[in-house]
Amino acid sequence: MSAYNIVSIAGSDPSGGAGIQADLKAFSAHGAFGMTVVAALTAQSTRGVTGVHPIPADFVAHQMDTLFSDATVHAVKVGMLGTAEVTEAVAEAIGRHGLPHVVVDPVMVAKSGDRLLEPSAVDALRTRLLPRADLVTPNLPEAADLLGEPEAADLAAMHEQALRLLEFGPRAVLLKGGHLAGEDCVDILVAQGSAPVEFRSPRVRTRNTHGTGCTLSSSIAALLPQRPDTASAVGDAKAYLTEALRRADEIDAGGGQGPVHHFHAWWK
Ligand SMILES: Nc1ncnc2c1ncn2[C@@H]1O[C@H](COP(=O)(O)OP(=O)(O)O)[C@@H](O)[C@H]1O
Ligand SMILES: Cc1ncc(COP(=O)(O)O)c(N)n1
Repeated sequence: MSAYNIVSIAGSDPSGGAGIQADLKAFSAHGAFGMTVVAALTAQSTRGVTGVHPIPADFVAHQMDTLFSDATVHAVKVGMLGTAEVTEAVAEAIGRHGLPHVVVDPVMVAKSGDRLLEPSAVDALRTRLLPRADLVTPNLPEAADLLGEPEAADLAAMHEQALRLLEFGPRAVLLKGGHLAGEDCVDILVAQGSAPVEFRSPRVRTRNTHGTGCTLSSSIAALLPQRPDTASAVGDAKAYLTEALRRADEIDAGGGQGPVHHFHAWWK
Protein backbone atom coordinates (compact mmCIF):
# COMPACT_ATOMS: atom_id res chain seq x y z
CA MET A 1 0.00 0.00 0.00
CA SER A 2 1.39 3.42 -0.92
CA ALA A 3 0.89 6.50 1.25
CA TYR A 4 -2.61 7.78 1.88
CA ASN A 5 -3.72 10.59 -0.46
CA ILE A 6 -5.44 13.43 1.40
CA VAL A 7 -6.96 16.40 -0.44
CA SER A 8 -7.44 19.91 0.88
CA ILE A 9 -10.27 21.91 -0.71
CA ALA A 10 -9.57 25.34 0.76
CA GLY A 11 -8.24 28.86 0.32
CA SER A 12 -4.65 29.95 -0.27
CA ASP A 13 -2.76 31.80 2.49
CA PRO A 14 0.47 33.22 0.99
CA SER A 15 1.96 33.58 4.50
CA GLY A 16 1.97 29.79 4.76
CA GLY A 17 0.39 29.45 8.21
CA ALA A 18 -3.24 28.71 7.32
CA GLY A 19 -5.29 27.46 4.36
CA ILE A 20 -3.98 24.97 1.80
CA GLN A 21 -0.37 25.76 2.71
CA ALA A 22 -0.90 24.74 6.35
CA ASP A 23 -2.94 21.72 5.26
CA LEU A 24 -0.14 20.39 3.01
CA LYS A 25 2.37 20.76 5.86
CA ALA A 26 0.10 18.98 8.33
CA PHE A 27 -0.67 16.15 5.87
CA SER A 28 3.07 15.68 5.28
CA ALA A 29 3.86 15.73 9.00
CA HIS A 30 1.44 12.83 9.43
CA GLY A 31 2.98 10.75 6.65
CA ALA A 32 0.23 11.38 4.11
CA PHE A 33 0.52 12.60 0.50
CA GLY A 34 -1.14 15.99 0.11
CA MET A 35 -3.24 17.17 -2.85
CA THR A 36 -5.10 20.47 -3.24
CA VAL A 37 -8.14 21.99 -4.88
CA VAL A 38 -7.82 25.77 -4.58
CA ALA A 39 -11.24 27.19 -3.69
CA ALA A 40 -10.32 30.85 -3.03
CA LEU A 41 -7.31 33.16 -3.12
CA THR A 42 -6.43 35.56 -0.35
CA ALA A 43 -3.82 38.30 -0.05
CA GLN A 44 -2.71 37.71 3.51
CA SER A 45 0.22 38.02 5.90
CA THR A 46 0.62 37.37 9.62
CA ARG A 47 -0.90 40.84 10.10
CA GLY A 48 -4.22 40.13 8.39
CA VAL A 49 -6.15 39.60 5.16
CA THR A 50 -6.00 42.48 2.66
CA GLY A 51 -8.01 40.89 -0.13
CA VAL A 52 -10.08 37.86 -1.18
CA HIS A 53 -10.37 36.75 -4.80
CA PRO A 54 -12.99 34.04 -5.40
CA ILE A 55 -12.45 31.18 -7.85
CA PRO A 56 -15.41 30.54 -10.20
CA ALA A 57 -17.47 27.65 -8.78
CA ASP A 58 -17.41 25.71 -12.04
CA PHE A 59 -13.61 25.82 -12.06
CA VAL A 60 -13.46 24.52 -8.47
CA ALA A 61 -15.71 21.63 -9.60
CA HIS A 62 -13.48 21.19 -12.67
CA GLN A 63 -10.39 20.81 -10.45
CA MET A 64 -12.21 18.20 -8.37
CA ASP A 65 -13.51 16.24 -11.37
CA THR A 66 -10.07 16.16 -13.03
CA LEU A 67 -8.29 15.05 -9.87
CA PHE A 68 -10.82 12.47 -8.70
CA SER A 69 -11.14 10.86 -12.13
CA ASP A 70 -7.48 9.84 -11.72
CA ALA A 71 -6.40 9.65 -8.07
CA THR A 72 -7.83 7.58 -5.24
CA VAL A 73 -8.40 9.93 -2.32
CA HIS A 74 -8.50 8.49 1.21
CA ALA A 75 -9.72 11.57 3.10
CA VAL A 76 -10.79 15.16 2.47
CA LYS A 77 -10.37 18.38 4.41
CA VAL A 78 -12.62 21.28 3.41
CA GLY A 79 -11.63 24.78 4.58
CA MET A 80 -12.27 28.30 3.27
CA LEU A 81 -14.77 28.30 0.39
CA GLY A 82 -15.61 32.00 0.24
CA THR A 83 -18.93 32.01 -1.58
CA ALA A 84 -22.29 30.21 -1.57
CA GLU A 85 -21.73 29.06 -5.19
CA VAL A 86 -18.38 27.42 -4.36
CA THR A 87 -19.87 25.84 -1.20
CA GLU A 88 -22.69 24.33 -3.26
CA ALA A 89 -20.34 23.11 -6.00
CA VAL A 90 -17.99 21.46 -3.48
CA ALA A 91 -20.87 19.77 -1.64
CA GLU A 92 -22.30 18.46 -4.90
CA ALA A 93 -18.94 17.12 -6.15
CA ILE A 94 -18.16 15.44 -2.79
CA GLY A 95 -21.48 13.60 -3.08
CA ARG A 96 -21.05 12.73 -6.75
CA HIS A 97 -17.55 11.32 -6.22
CA GLY A 98 -18.53 9.52 -3.00
CA LEU A 99 -15.44 10.83 -1.17
CA PRO A 100 -14.54 9.16 2.16
CA HIS A 101 -13.61 10.73 5.56
CA VAL A 102 -14.85 14.25 4.81
CA VAL A 103 -13.69 16.74 7.48
CA VAL A 104 -15.29 20.19 7.15
CA ASP A 105 -13.70 23.16 8.91
CA PRO A 106 -16.44 25.81 8.45
CA VAL A 107 -14.04 28.73 8.01
CA MET A 108 -15.91 32.04 8.31
CA VAL A 109 -13.66 34.69 9.90
CA ALA A 110 -9.83 34.78 10.18
CA LYS A 111 -8.10 35.27 13.57
CA SER A 112 -7.33 38.79 12.36
CA GLY A 113 -11.10 39.46 12.27
CA ASP A 114 -11.33 39.53 8.45
CA ARG A 115 -14.34 37.79 6.89
CA LEU A 116 -13.50 34.72 4.72
CA LEU A 117 -17.05 33.53 3.92
CA GLU A 118 -19.84 35.69 2.48
CA PRO A 119 -22.62 35.98 5.08
CA SER A 120 -25.07 34.69 2.44
CA ALA A 121 -23.05 31.44 2.17
CA VAL A 122 -23.70 30.31 5.76
CA ASP A 123 -27.01 28.78 4.72
CA ALA A 124 -25.36 26.71 1.94
CA LEU A 125 -22.74 25.53 4.43
CA ARG A 126 -25.44 24.49 6.91
CA THR A 127 -27.85 22.83 4.49
CA ARG A 128 -25.65 21.52 1.62
CA LEU A 129 -22.21 20.78 3.03
CA LEU A 130 -22.78 19.73 6.66
CA PRO A 131 -25.04 16.78 5.73
CA ARG A 132 -22.11 15.42 3.65
CA ALA A 133 -19.52 15.81 6.44
CA ASP A 134 -18.17 12.90 8.47
CA LEU A 135 -16.82 15.48 10.93
CA VAL A 136 -17.35 19.24 11.22
CA THR A 137 -14.92 21.29 13.34
CA PRO A 138 -16.35 24.74 14.20
CA ASN A 139 -14.79 27.16 16.68
CA LEU A 140 -17.18 28.93 19.06
CA PRO A 141 -18.05 31.92 16.82
CA GLU A 142 -18.64 29.58 13.84
CA ALA A 143 -20.91 27.31 15.92
CA ALA A 144 -22.89 30.33 17.08
CA ASP A 145 -23.25 31.59 13.49
CA LEU A 146 -24.36 28.18 12.20
CA LEU A 147 -26.93 27.83 15.00
CA GLY A 148 -28.05 31.50 15.01
CA GLU A 149 -27.40 31.63 18.77
CA PRO A 150 -25.03 33.50 21.11
CA GLU A 151 -21.55 32.00 21.56
CA ALA A 152 -21.18 29.27 24.20
CA ALA A 153 -19.63 30.74 27.36
CA ASP A 154 -18.83 27.50 29.21
CA LEU A 155 -18.41 23.76 28.73
CA ALA A 156 -22.06 22.94 29.47
CA ALA A 157 -23.20 25.31 26.71
CA MET A 158 -20.58 23.83 24.38
CA HIS A 159 -22.00 20.32 24.95
CA GLU A 160 -25.51 21.54 24.14
CA GLN A 161 -24.42 23.39 20.99
CA ALA A 162 -22.35 20.43 19.76
CA LEU A 163 -25.44 18.21 20.01
CA ARG A 164 -27.60 20.76 18.19
CA LEU A 165 -25.02 21.01 15.39
CA LEU A 166 -25.35 17.23 14.91
CA GLU A 167 -28.96 17.86 13.88
CA PHE A 168 -27.69 19.53 10.66
CA GLY A 169 -26.60 16.05 9.55
CA PRO A 170 -22.81 15.59 9.97
CA ARG A 171 -21.82 12.23 11.42
CA ALA A 172 -19.75 13.91 14.14
CA VAL A 173 -19.03 17.40 15.52
CA LEU A 174 -15.80 18.58 17.14
CA LEU A 175 -16.62 21.89 18.85
CA LYS A 176 -13.31 23.67 19.55
CA GLY A 177 -13.01 25.66 22.75
CA GLY A 178 -9.82 27.64 22.06
CA HIS A 179 -11.79 30.91 22.23
CA LEU A 180 -12.90 30.29 25.86
CA ALA A 181 -10.66 31.66 28.62
CA GLY A 182 -8.95 29.20 30.98
CA GLU A 183 -5.75 27.30 31.67
CA ASP A 184 -6.82 24.44 29.37
CA CYS A 185 -8.16 24.41 25.81
CA VAL A 186 -11.06 21.96 25.73
CA ASP A 187 -12.67 20.58 22.55
CA ILE A 188 -15.80 18.39 22.61
CA LEU A 189 -16.49 15.51 20.19
CA VAL A 190 -20.06 14.31 19.76
CA ALA A 191 -21.15 11.65 17.30
CA GLN A 192 -24.42 9.99 16.45
CA GLY A 193 -24.87 6.96 18.73
CA SER A 194 -21.83 7.44 21.01
CA ALA A 195 -21.03 9.25 24.27
CA PRO A 196 -19.41 12.73 24.08
CA VAL A 197 -15.62 12.87 24.50
CA GLU A 198 -13.68 15.89 25.87
CA PHE A 199 -10.13 16.62 24.65
CA ARG A 200 -8.16 18.83 27.02
CA SER A 201 -4.71 20.36 26.47
CA PRO A 202 -2.78 23.02 28.40
CA ARG A 203 -3.18 26.49 26.89
CA VAL A 204 0.13 27.51 25.28
CA ARG A 205 1.11 31.13 25.96
CA THR A 206 1.98 32.32 22.45
CA ARG A 207 0.46 34.85 20.08
CA ASN A 208 1.42 32.60 17.16
CA THR A 209 -1.92 30.84 16.74
CA HIS A 210 -2.49 31.64 13.06
CA GLY A 211 -3.86 28.51 11.37
CA THR A 212 -4.55 26.38 14.46
CA GLY A 213 -8.00 25.40 13.18
CA CYS A 214 -6.67 24.55 9.68
CA THR A 215 -3.84 22.51 11.17
CA LEU A 216 -6.13 20.58 13.51
CA SER A 217 -8.72 19.69 10.86
CA SER A 218 -6.13 18.68 8.26
CA SER A 219 -4.25 16.58 10.83
CA ILE A 220 -7.50 14.79 11.68
CA ALA A 221 -8.18 14.17 7.96
CA ALA A 222 -4.66 12.76 7.51
CA LEU A 223 -5.05 10.49 10.56
CA LEU A 224 -8.61 9.21 9.99
CA PRO A 225 -7.54 6.50 7.48
CA GLN A 226 -4.65 5.56 9.80
CA ARG A 227 -6.55 5.29 13.13
CA PRO A 228 -9.29 2.92 14.36
CA ASP A 229 -11.84 5.66 15.08
CA THR A 230 -12.52 9.40 15.02
CA ALA A 231 -11.74 9.94 18.72
CA SER A 232 -8.28 8.46 18.38
CA ALA A 233 -7.55 10.58 15.27
CA VAL A 234 -8.73 13.73 17.11
CA GLY A 235 -6.65 12.92 20.21
CA ASP A 236 -3.45 12.42 18.20
CA ALA A 237 -4.12 15.50 16.05
CA LYS A 238 -4.63 17.69 19.13
CA ALA A 239 -1.43 16.39 20.76
CA TYR A 240 0.48 17.21 17.53
CA LEU A 241 -1.08 20.71 17.40
CA THR A 242 -0.26 21.44 21.05
CA GLU A 243 3.42 20.65 20.40
CA ALA A 244 3.29 22.75 17.19
CA LEU A 245 2.01 25.66 19.33
CA ARG A 246 4.73 25.11 21.96
CA ARG A 247 7.40 25.42 19.25
CA ALA A 248 5.59 28.18 17.25
CA ASP A 249 7.88 31.00 18.39
CA GLU A 250 10.80 29.37 16.50
CA ILE A 251 9.24 30.42 13.16
CA ASP A 252 9.52 34.06 12.04
CA ALA A 253 7.02 34.57 9.22
CA GLY A 254 6.24 38.23 9.87
CA GLY A 255 5.48 40.78 12.53
CA GLY A 256 1.87 39.83 13.33
CA GLN A 257 0.20 36.65 14.55
CA GLY A 258 2.55 33.90 13.31
CA PRO A 259 2.05 30.27 12.30
CA VAL A 260 2.49 27.10 14.37
CA HIS A 261 5.53 24.85 13.84
CA HIS A 262 4.25 22.02 11.64
CA PHE A 263 7.58 20.17 11.52
CA HIS A 264 8.48 20.28 15.22
CA ALA A 265 9.25 16.56 15.21
CA TRP A 266 11.91 16.93 12.46
CA TRP A 267 13.56 20.33 12.98
CA LYS A 268 15.64 20.01 16.12
N1 LIG B 1 -3.16 28.86 22.99
C1 LIG B 1 -3.52 27.59 22.73
N2 LIG B 1 -2.88 26.56 23.33
C2 LIG B 1 -3.23 25.28 23.09
N3 LIG B 1 -4.22 24.92 22.27
C3 LIG B 1 -4.91 25.90 21.63
C4 LIG B 1 -4.60 27.28 21.82
N4 LIG B 1 -5.44 28.03 21.05
C5 LIG B 1 -6.23 27.15 20.40
N5 LIG B 1 -5.92 25.87 20.76
C6 LIG B 1 -6.52 24.64 20.23
O1 LIG B 1 -6.36 24.75 18.82
C7 LIG B 1 -7.50 24.20 18.14
C8 LIG B 1 -8.20 25.28 17.30
O2 LIG B 1 -8.53 26.33 18.15
P1 LIG B 1 -9.71 27.37 18.14
O3 LIG B 1 -9.05 28.66 18.50
O4 LIG B 1 -10.81 26.93 19.05
O5 LIG B 1 -10.25 27.35 16.65
P2 LIG B 1 -9.88 28.24 15.38
O6 LIG B 1 -8.41 28.14 15.17
O7 LIG B 1 -10.69 27.61 14.29
O8 LIG B 1 -10.34 29.64 15.73
C9 LIG B 1 -8.35 23.62 19.26
O9 LIG B 1 -7.97 22.27 19.45
C10 LIG B 1 -8.01 24.46 20.45
O10 LIG B 1 -8.31 23.79 21.65
C1 LIG C 1 -6.97 30.81 3.43
C2 LIG C 1 -7.30 30.81 4.88
N1 LIG C 1 -8.01 29.78 5.39
C3 LIG C 1 -8.31 29.75 6.71
C4 LIG C 1 -7.90 30.77 7.55
C5 LIG C 1 -8.27 30.74 9.01
O1 LIG C 1 -7.18 30.63 9.87
P1 LIG C 1 -7.12 31.54 11.17
O2 LIG C 1 -8.48 31.45 11.83
O3 LIG C 1 -6.06 30.98 12.03
O4 LIG C 1 -6.85 32.94 10.68
C6 LIG C 1 -7.15 31.83 6.99
N2 LIG C 1 -6.71 32.86 7.75
N3 LIG C 1 -6.87 31.82 5.66
